[in-house]
Amino acid sequence: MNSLQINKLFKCLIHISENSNSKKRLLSSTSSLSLQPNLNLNSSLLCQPIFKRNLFQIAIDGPAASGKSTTARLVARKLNFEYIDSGAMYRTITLAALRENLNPTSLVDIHKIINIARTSKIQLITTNNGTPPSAHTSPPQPLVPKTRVIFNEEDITEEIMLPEITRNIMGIASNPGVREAIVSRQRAMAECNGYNGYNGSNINYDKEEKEKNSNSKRKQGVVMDGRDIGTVILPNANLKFFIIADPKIRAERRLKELKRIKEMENLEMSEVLADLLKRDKSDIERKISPLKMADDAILLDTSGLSIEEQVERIIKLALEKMRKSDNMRSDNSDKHLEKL
Ligand SMILES: Nc1ncnc2c1ncn2[C@@H]1O[C@H](COP(=O)(O)OP(=O)(O)OP(=O)(O)O)[C@@H](O)[C@H]1O
Ligand SMILES: Nc1ccn([C@H]2C[C@H](O)[C@@H](COP(=O)(O)O)O2)c(=O)n1
Repeated sequence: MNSLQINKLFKCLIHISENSNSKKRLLSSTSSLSLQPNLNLNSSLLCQPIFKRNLFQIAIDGPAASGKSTTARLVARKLNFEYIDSGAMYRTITLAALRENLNPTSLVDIHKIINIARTSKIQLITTNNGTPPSAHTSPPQPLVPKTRVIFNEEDITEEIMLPEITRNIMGIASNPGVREAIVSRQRAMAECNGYNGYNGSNINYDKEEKEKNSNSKRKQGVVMDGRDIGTVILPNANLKFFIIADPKIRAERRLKELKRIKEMENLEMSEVLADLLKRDKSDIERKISPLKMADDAILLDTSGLSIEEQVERIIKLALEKMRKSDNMRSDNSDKHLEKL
């Protein structure tokens, strides 16, 4: 699929969305869940029932570099919600596989990779003190909260963003066994205040689970971004968004971001665009949990928006929905708004 075809696909998505009278916005009416017979949906095993509660869930999906994680982090900070970066988990498994020289196309190796996905300890820690976004526009953009990724006690935040990981992620993220393991963990996180301690026994992380769920740290909702959040991970999310942007604009934004890394100063726009299109194609065409807009998602094209504008649109809708929602009393929703 080339840039023009991808553009056409997104234009088609926008067209359908704009012409839809119902709140159900897009694409196939088949639930992705029914297409995933191998997925183990029993996440209740992973989150201890006493910690479970009805968090307000916001699902954000879309293609690479469309602005999902920037938006999700800022929305989560403003609403004082938990933020879960689902892509970071696939990146972590990819890094672990590369380090151990495991090849996802080998039957023996893929079992080892699935075992890593099931049993390793992955912690996503999002702090409010953020970094500036790549876009140096006027007026200045808000600082974006950063997520540190800890894999078996090692901080791998920077390493998982290297191009080598991005290049190798497709073979891992399209494997049904890996997805089954990650899907269960991500569902548990969304139900359990971001707690992600499952290592096959649930015993080792009790202390962290209790800590995360202590009254002072309780969050009332969760924002999760990825490719299959609205369709597979959180099919009943209170709000779903599908964020897109023109491929060339996405590539320009990503280029600015990558050029900040010393070794990538000479990176070319054409290289970044080609990489994005390749990833889009693989994410859209893979059989299991493909990138697809949920029927009840709201389409948001960020091509002409500032970061603040896209965040505000989501916050506005979230507050409206929260006011109506049984999950939360209306006076609570405003209380949790923090200054961007
Ligand atoms: N409205 C915007 N205007 C300018 N730059 C933006 C806008 N939204 C996001 N960006 C920038 O675009 C880049 C990509 O955004 P982000 O990382 O949020 O995308 P993403 O969809 O999460 O990507 P991926 O799926 O690859 O992780 C970042 O550098 C971000 O600062
Ligand atoms: N829910 C998800 C999230 C991510 N992936 C895969 C596909 C992406 O190309 C890759 C990296 O994600 P990013 O960090 O760029 O958001 O991980 C997925 O399959 N499902």
